Amino acid sequence: MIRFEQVTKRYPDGTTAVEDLSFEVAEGELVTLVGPSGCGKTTTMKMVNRLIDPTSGRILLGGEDIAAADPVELRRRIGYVIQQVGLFPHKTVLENTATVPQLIGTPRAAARARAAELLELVGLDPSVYGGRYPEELSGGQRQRVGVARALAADPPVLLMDEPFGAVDPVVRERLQNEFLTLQKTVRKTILLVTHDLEEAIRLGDRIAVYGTGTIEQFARPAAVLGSPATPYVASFVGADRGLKRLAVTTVGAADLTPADGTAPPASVRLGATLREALAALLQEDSGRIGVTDPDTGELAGVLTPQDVHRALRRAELQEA
Ligand SMILES: Nc1ncnc2c1ncn2[C@@H]1O[C@H](COP(=O)(O)OP(=O)(O)OP(=O)(O)O)[C@@H](O)[C@H]1O
Repeated sequence: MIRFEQVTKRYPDGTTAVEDLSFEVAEGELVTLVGPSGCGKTTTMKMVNRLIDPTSGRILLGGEDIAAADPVELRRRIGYVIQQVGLFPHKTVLENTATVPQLIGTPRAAARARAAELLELVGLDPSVYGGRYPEELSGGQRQRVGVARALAADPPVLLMDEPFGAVDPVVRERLQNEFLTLQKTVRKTILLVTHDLEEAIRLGDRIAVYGTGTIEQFARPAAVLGSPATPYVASFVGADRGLKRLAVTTVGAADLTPADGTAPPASVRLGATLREALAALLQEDSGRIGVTDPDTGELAGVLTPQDVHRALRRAELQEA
């Protein structure tokens, strides 16, 4: 869906922001770009909606070279969410969300109805928040309006630059989870820039780990954590990468110990992450928790610390 072919960007002062970048984002995939400040993430993203043009190489969107596209028309197909959100201060939440549909000629009533639907979708009741102005919202609520507004024109592609950067860690994690649920419904093709590895791991179907101006590894989160491609990636993901793997490994039926009749009081569902399972286990004096099948609601088995250990090992072998 988005394809970079040997893209280099050199700024007029001679700074090479990215060099010989080639990668592809599949339709409906969420790729996170992660790396230290100044490594070229934002430059990469802004080349997709032509806020910046590459010095050489080309970028294809749905097979079409974007260099030949009209930038204004191109940006209609690409939603853009930035950290500062950039809501219009003198417009209400509903008006902010309806801006793009109205710009592209959707009749006012239909645009507002669509905006209300989207606010609902991002967890803001339009009857409560629709009439407010941005300054009357919390940071997290503003962030949600930014996401709703970017989705309003139903663009197939979303670019998100540190979209959850401006809120505290607790709100941030909640927004990330909500966003993942939302993405399951809307299935946009997304490039998301972050400097936060945890966020990249939690959100990305695949992660591009940036060195300086180049991608050092482009792979699924578990593979980046399990088999870092270079010493640089290994040091970037850190010595605690084993712990981080807990967040990307899920509890499968094969990991469980058969239940012996008595259901432990605490439980998680099949498909929960090992991190969630471990958190539940640590709360539980008996050293075991139940695991339920989310489809039937029935107990599928129990999980012990040994099972968690085995599940981690299994995941490691699968990635190797
Ligand atoms: N307009 C510009 N002119 C010259 N150099 C620039 C320009 N914009 C960015 N750069 C440089 O290009 C490099 C990449 O910048 P970019 O903004 O893409 O990095 P980033 O990874 O997004 O960083 P951050 O996480 O700090 O936003 C940096 O060295 C930056 O100083």
